[in-house]
Amino acid sequence: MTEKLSEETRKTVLKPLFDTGWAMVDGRDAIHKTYVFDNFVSAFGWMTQVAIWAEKWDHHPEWDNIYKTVNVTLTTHDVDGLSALDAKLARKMDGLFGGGAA
Ligand SMILES: C[C@H](O)[C@H](O)[C@H]1CNC2=NC(N)=NC(=O)C2=N1
Repeated sequence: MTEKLSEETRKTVLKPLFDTGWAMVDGRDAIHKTYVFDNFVSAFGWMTQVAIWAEKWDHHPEWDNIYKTVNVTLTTHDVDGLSALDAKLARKMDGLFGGGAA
């Protein structure tokens, strides 16, 4: 059963993500990051890769894409807040991001 991250766990799990550009969303127990790619095809290709992992892990992002920019928000709807799955997917997203214009 997925659980909300405890205050203690957040200190270790979220810190590395904040170091790579993730930030808490005002008013939500969620994290957000904007990825900027070299072009639309790179952005969409990255989204496609992420989508496969999201489906495999049954954990899906809230995201939008405008041309070469992808805005991502992660939270776990089932627990109405951040869980380990959000950190896991965020790490995967960062790992798949080869570095664009961002
Ligand atoms: C039925 C399905 O397993 C659930 O709705 C999954 C799907 N993907 C999900 N994604 C996210 N971000 N949070 C969830 O709670 C969630 N739940």
